[in-house]
Parts: sequence; structure tokens; C-alpha cells
Amino acid sequence: MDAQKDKGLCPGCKEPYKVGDYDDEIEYSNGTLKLPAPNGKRDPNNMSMMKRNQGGDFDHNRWLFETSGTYGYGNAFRDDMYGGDDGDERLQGDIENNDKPWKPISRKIPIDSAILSPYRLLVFVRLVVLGFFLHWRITNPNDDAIWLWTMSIVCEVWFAFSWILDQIPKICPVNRTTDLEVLREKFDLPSPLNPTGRSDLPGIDLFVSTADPEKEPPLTTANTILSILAVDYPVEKVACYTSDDGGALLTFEAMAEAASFADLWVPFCRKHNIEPRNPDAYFNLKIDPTKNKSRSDFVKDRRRVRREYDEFKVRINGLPDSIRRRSEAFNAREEMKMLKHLRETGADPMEKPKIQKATWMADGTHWPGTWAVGTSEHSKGDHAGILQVMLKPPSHDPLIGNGEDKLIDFTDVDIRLPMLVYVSREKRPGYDHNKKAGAMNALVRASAILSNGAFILNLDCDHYINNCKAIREGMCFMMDRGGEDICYIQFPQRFEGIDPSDRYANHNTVFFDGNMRALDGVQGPVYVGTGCMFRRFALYAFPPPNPDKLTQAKENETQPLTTSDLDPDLDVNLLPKRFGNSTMLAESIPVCEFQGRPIADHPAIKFGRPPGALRAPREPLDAVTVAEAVSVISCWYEDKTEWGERVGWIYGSVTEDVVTGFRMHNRGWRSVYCITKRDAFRGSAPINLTDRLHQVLRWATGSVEIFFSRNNALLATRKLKFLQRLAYLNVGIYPFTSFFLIVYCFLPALSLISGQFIVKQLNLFFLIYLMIITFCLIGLALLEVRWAQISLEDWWRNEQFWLISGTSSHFAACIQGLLKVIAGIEISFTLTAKSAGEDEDDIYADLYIVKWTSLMIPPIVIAMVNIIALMIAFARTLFGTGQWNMFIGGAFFAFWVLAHLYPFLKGLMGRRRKTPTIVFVWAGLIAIIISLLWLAINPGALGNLGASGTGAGFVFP
Ligand SMILES: O=c1ccn([C@@H]2O[C@H](COP(=O)(O)OP(=O)(O)O[C@H]3O[C@H](CO)[C@@H](O)[C@H](O)[C@H]3O)[C@@H](O)[C@H]2O)c(=O)[nH]1
Ligand SMILES: [Mn+2]
Repeated sequence: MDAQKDKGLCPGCKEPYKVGDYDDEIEYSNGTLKLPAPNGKRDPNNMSMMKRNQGGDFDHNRWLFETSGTYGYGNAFRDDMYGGDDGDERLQGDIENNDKPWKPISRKIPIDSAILSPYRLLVFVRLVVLGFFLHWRITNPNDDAIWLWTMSIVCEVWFAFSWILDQIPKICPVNRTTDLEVLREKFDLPSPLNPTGRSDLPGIDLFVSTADPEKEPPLTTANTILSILAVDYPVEKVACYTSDDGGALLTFEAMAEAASFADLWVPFCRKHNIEPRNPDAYFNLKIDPTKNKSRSDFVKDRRRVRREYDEFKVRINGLPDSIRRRSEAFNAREEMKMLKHLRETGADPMEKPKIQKATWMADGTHWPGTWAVGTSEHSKGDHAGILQVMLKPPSHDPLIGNGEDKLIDFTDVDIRLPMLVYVSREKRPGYDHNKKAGAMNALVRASAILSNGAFILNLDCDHYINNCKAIREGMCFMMDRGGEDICYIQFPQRFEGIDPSDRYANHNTVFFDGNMRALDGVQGPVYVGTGCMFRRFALYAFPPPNPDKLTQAKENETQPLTTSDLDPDLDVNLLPKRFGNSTMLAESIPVCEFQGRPIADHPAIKFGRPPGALRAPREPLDAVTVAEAVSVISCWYEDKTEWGERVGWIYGSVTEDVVTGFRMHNRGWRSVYCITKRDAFRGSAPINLTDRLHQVLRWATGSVEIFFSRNNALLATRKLKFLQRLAYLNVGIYPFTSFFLIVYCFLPALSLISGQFIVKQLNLFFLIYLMIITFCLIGLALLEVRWAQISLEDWWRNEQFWLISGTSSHFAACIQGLLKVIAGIEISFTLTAKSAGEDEDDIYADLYIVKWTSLMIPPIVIAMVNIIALMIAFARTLFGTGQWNMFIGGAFFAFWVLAHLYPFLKGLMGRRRKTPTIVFVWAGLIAIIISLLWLAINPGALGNLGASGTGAGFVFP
């Protein structure tokens, strides 16, 4: 933390910051580090401070070389590798012996063609028949009810269009697998290229975002942090950063508690191979804990750790109180001091200056963050930039625990912990903080200076690592041959604590297992937030490397590799304009690019790079570095730079994630979807109807914002593949379907009441087209659940929620989005509340809470109107026409709409049917008024009801 830094003591590890550690590193730049030149010989001129070669190109390798002393910790080349006289020869030798067959670390598995071929065929058939159908519809107007005909036609054309946008990108889904064993062989085992056997895996920085300790309980965040600290990845290559947008002392102290509990938890996980490594999730497992546990002291250790965890929990839950009490005491003491001072100086105590109440840290200093605890001002509070290294970078070599005087015997366990940093970026009035995207960008910069991991994994505070090998899984793709153009790896988001019937489609399986898997076969899944592993270099707005060009440049020995090979647009003089004024940051960039390249027995060696992202032991952090990291989280740092514009997470949408991924795909990068056997990450989702509608509202609003921005897929470059472009177009357009959907949901009712239908008479063509279209839909659904490996129930829940959100949240999102475009009204980011997972006796209690929101109005009205229409038509048929076949036709489709709304209506009932009566009265009134109005305009028209509203049967994509 900057406030503490002045004292030269790190409050986390209580050791002085070391100044002058640069001495060691100078070694690298004065030549000990022998970076092999393209041909294995080194050119002494490469050492010059001249950063440009003859052709005016910036020399990447030279730059890298000269700056190797100042980039972050843990990323330096290992000099023992090249320090020896025979270093280059060894390398050469290995390249020559490199003819052994390449073992892939990851593989793409095509979907069974017995499923995929009929699937594609059905898509094609439906597409053609839809065309015929619409043609027939348009050329056969219903003169008796032109209004009805027009409304339905417009909707149907739109539905066909949106179906195409949704369906076409889904025609080439793929699966993938990884081979962790091969990854280990290549990176973790000693080899001629890596005789020491130190892991050659690249560094990774994990980002956890939290914004409000009230909506996001610190215990949840602490558990997430613990799951990260215990991850199965070389400890010295992991750094964990928490971004606290609330600037809350509560979060800070909870992190400190987590760091200290990690001393016990992490080695325990390593010793007994615990899974999952989130203590709360682990201790709540319903299975036998001793399963697959071989060590005799497991039961004893587990009991011990459990007791400690319970105490840890009590401490965390007691933090708000202790901070409040402490602060009250300190504030009172300050006031006393002040009064005493006034008395002594003889001033009038009544005129004492008002004392600014403060939050106090345990050591008696002011907390520089948001001062109040227990107010809702957390996320709005202005505060200084705070950066605290809570766990310093570990040593490079394992540190074995001991057996005496300890709670647990860790005699043969590595007890090191990864680096842990608490960051709260500065917030000042007058600055737009750009929500999560702004927070992430501050972390990107701070981490570039402190650890500069070549990869970055982003997790929301409620998403923990459920599979301790998750990072390795991701590396299988990033480090594989040909992986250099992967910008990120998105993992599916899996949720816990959702009601078993998944009433509001919280699991989102159709999206995560269908759409995303399908995009993986095009250019890659869209970035959807938590659980995504980035190549840091790709976040810096560089285009992907062009391997052909690199090979050519290198084989032609006179032409060294330059940054223009990496990015033709980037001039080194423009670095500050793009990245801001931090030199350390600028210098870290080529290093992370280099470190992130796939390694080992592959073509990269040809480009003159050493095999592997080799790292030196981490040096202790020095004050200069920490000061620099603090300066890049200040709010002015981004002024007149391209952060949020091109670099890092992109600003301007509440779904910053989609835009950020879009920009990368648009530069030609590809992404990968990584579904692991054991879920990589798990998190929570709102199971309450109101919260869920608001969450969907935010996503849809973000989409509308994207649609009206320069990030609209229509404006994309040619590097965005065609199907990918359709998919992104769909992301921007889907909320607009709500206008048509709402109209269409009224059609069955209008039809029933008026006795008119959308076609004049039931023509044979009409029925045949309709039948084919409907059967294709069913067939597609059946095949899709097969390749997506989901259940038909998931699919149906998704359909239902599509209609529910389509008539409520999506509609509101369009209105909000239009207001932003027309009137410039900004859209706020409402945090999704997370449960602390505490009320164990009634975990789904949330599901039944009914909180009124105006989002509910349209679906309620639609349901009421349809019900009333059914009653009117029923009465009319019973007492009048007696044409039951017509009634049944209309009734069928009214029921069809109602069936989609069923979960919604159930949600309104709450648990004990406690829906506010006003809701019913009000909705009933509106429905009756609409129905009566209708009857007044079209008195008693009784036409062909035969298949009223039939169209609705096919429109649903
Ligand atoms: O000003 C802010 C606002 C939010 N957040 C964090 O952003 C994350 C996502 O917020 P949440 O309310 O949980 O949104 P969800 O809808 O659950 O999240 C999904 O959708 C978001 C985009 O709307 C993505 O950012 C998330 O990664 C994705 O999981 C949380 O960790 C927040 O702490 C901040 O750090 N600063
Ligand atoms: Mn969330």
C-alpha cells in the first residue's frame, strides 16, 4: 500500500522492502545472458543501445535483451541455461536431433458425422422451406384482417432473420481434448534443453475482481483466493491479484486473513491432493472425504484443518464488527485529543472543527480507502490507490515444511505460497471508472510491473478454481504447436446452488455447451467474462504473430526479427501514447510476448528464441517497483492513452467482455473453448427471478450498446471470419427481437378474440410448409442436444426463458440502449448479489423471494391477455358458434405461449403464493381493457380460427 510503503516495511510480510536489488539483474544486461542469435552466433552490435536497425525497424530481440533487468519478477531468462560455454552448442544439438515425432498437447475432435451431417441437412432444408413459406405468406395477404397479416408477416420475417443469425454459426461445432501428461513431459521434466528440471511453464497472473463487500461477501472472495493460492501450477509462476473496487478495509483484512490461513490450507491440499481447493466447497462436499486418500494421517489432518477453517470463518464474519468497533474507538480518541488540544490552547470547544470520521487499520493508521463500513457507498467511494503485496514472491526452489511444533506434519510438502497482491485502483470524482473493465486494466498494468505473467486468468470473486489443474489444461492449448495465435481460452461457466429444476435456465447450458462449442469450430468462443485465460500480449492490442513471415525473416539471416513483424503499426516512439508513461510497463511488453510463445521442439527455436519460457528465481520486490505499480493504478494514468480504447479491456459497454474478445478476433486472433472433465471453475448465479431478470437485462443492454457502437460486427475487418461475424452480429441484435416477440405473443389472443387469423384460409401449401418447418425445428433440437451433450429439459428451459427474458429484460434493454444513444443517459452496472452459501437448511430460499420490478409487466400482461382471450373464445364457442375445431386451434397456440411463461408465473407466486394482490388486480385490469378495446374495434368478427397463431410454432429459434 502506498501509505505504508514510505515506512519501508511491507505490512504483509513485515519485512523491509529491499532497495537496490537491481544489482543482480545488471548481470543480465551486461552480457551474462546469452540470447542466441538467429543462427546460433551472437552479433556484438546487437548489444548497442540503438533500438533501431538500418532499415528503421525496431529490433525486438535487442530491445528484449537490453531491458531484461527491469521487467517483472519471475520472468527473466535462466542464465545457467546459456551462461555456460557450451550453451549454444547444446541448443544447436537439440535442434538437430529434433526429428522425433511431435507429440501434440491438445487435439481437436470432430463431432460424430452421424449427428452432424443430418444436423446440417436439416438446417439447409429449414432455410429453404422458410424462404418458400415467407414468399407464400407475403404473396397471399389476408384482406379480411390486413393489420393482423401485416403484424404477423413483419414478425415472421424478423424471426427468420434472427434464426439465421443464431443457427448458421452453429453448423461446425467441435470438441477438444488435452494431454496433461505430454505437457508435463515437455515442460516439467528434465531434458537436454532443460537439464535442471525446473518447470518451463510460463508465468500466469490471476485476477479476482470484487466491488462491494456487501453484495459480494468477503468470505466468498477469500475462498476464491484460497482456491487460487492452492492451484496445481509451479508456485513461483503464479501471482494472484485482487481488485477491490470498493476500496474496503473489510475486503483488505479478509484477504490478509486468507493469506495467513493459506499457510495451513495450501500445503494441506498439496499433501492430500484435495479437490476442490476452495475450503468452503470442500468441507461442504456430500461425499466420503476419505475416498482415494491413502495417507494414514489424512483423517487427523482434515479434522485439524476443518477446525482451523471454522475459526477462520468466524474471524472473517466478525471483521465488519471489529472494524467498526475499532474505528469508533479510534475516532473517539481523536476527538478527545482534539478537545484537549482546544482546551489547552484556550479556544472555544463549541467551535471545534468537524472531525472527519475515518476507518482505522489495526496498526492505528488511517485506511486510505473508502472510509465507511456498512454503507452502500462502497463502490462509489473515492479513495487513494492502494497496492499491498500480501504474500511476497516465493523462492524458485521448493521449500519443504517440517514436522515439529506444527499443527500438521508437512515434512515432505512444499510449503511455498504464490505471490498475492491486494489492489484498489484510485478513484476520484470527475473520472469515469469504467466498471469492471477499468478495474481489470489497472490490474493488467500493475501486474505487468510486479510479475508480468505471460498469461492472465480472470475470475469474478464468486468463481473459484474447482479443478486444480485448470491452468495446465489451458496451457495445453497455449503452449501447443500452432498455439501462438490464440488470444484467450474461455472455460465454460458452471454454477452451484441452482435449484435442481433450473427454473430460470441459470445454467445457460444451451449457450455454454451449444453456441460456444460451435464457435470453437469457427474462430473461437466469445469472451463472456469470468473463467477466461488471456495471452497478455493479445490484450495489448497487437495482432497475432504471422508464423510464415517470422520464419522467412529469420531464415534470411541478415534480417533480424523486429516489432514490425509483430505489429506493423507500432512505432516504439508511440509506446507512451498507447500504453501511458510507465517505462517499466513498456519494457515488460516484448518480454511477455516472448515468454508466452509456445516452446520446446517446435519451429520457434528457428527464430532464435531459447527453448521455453525460462525463468530466474524471483527477486524480492523493491520499493521502486512497488512505487511504479502504484503509479499505474492512479486514475489519471489512462489520460490520453489507448487503454480501454484499443488496449486491455475495452470500455463503453456494461458487457465489457464481449467487446474485448471481439476486438481480438477482429485483429485475426483465434480463441479456444476448453471444457474439462472436472469443471475448471465454479461460481454462483442469481436464482431469484428478479435478480435473474436484472442480470439478463444488463447483458442485453450491453449488447445494445455494442450494436450502436463502432464495435458493431457489421463494421468488422476482414480478419473476422464470416460465421464469426454472424455470431457477433447476433450478440448485438438479439435483444431487438423482443419488439417482435411481444407483438407475436399477443397474436394468439387477438386471433381468438377477433376470430380472425393471420392467413385468409388454410391453404395446403401453408400447412405443408409449416409442418416441415416445425419438424425441422424438432429434429434440430434433438440433434443439437446430442452434440452439445445437454438434456432435452435444458433445451426446453432455455426456450422458456428465452421467451420470458425476451418479453421483459430484452425489451427494457432496447429502451435503455436507445435512451443512451438518443439522450445520452448512462447505463449503470448493477452488481449481481452473491450468497455467502450459509443458510444450509434452505439453500434455495432465494428462489421464492418475490421482489417487484417493472420488468415483469410485459410478461404478466401477455399471460393475462391470453388467458382472458381463451375464456372469451371458449364462452363464445360454447354458447354461440359451436365450432370447436376452430377454438382448439387458437387455444393450442395461446397455451403454447403460456407454457413458455409457466416458470415466470410460478416465480410470481412465490412460495406461499404471496404475490402482492395489486399485481393481479393491475394486470387483470390492463388485460380486460385491451380485450374490450379489441372487441369494440372488431365487433363479433368470426372468421377462420383454424390455426390461429400457428406461426408462433416455428419462429422460436
Ligand atoms: O465496477 C465494477 C463492477 C463490477 N466489478 C466486478 O465484475 C464482476 C462481475 O459482476 P457480476 O455482478 O457478478 O456480474 P455477472 O453478470 O454475474 O457476471 C458476468 O457478466 C459480466 C459482464 O456483465 C462479466 O464481467 C462477468 O465476468 C460475468 O461473469 C464481479 O466480480 C464484480 O466484482 C468490478 O470489479 N467493478
Ligand atoms: Mn457473477
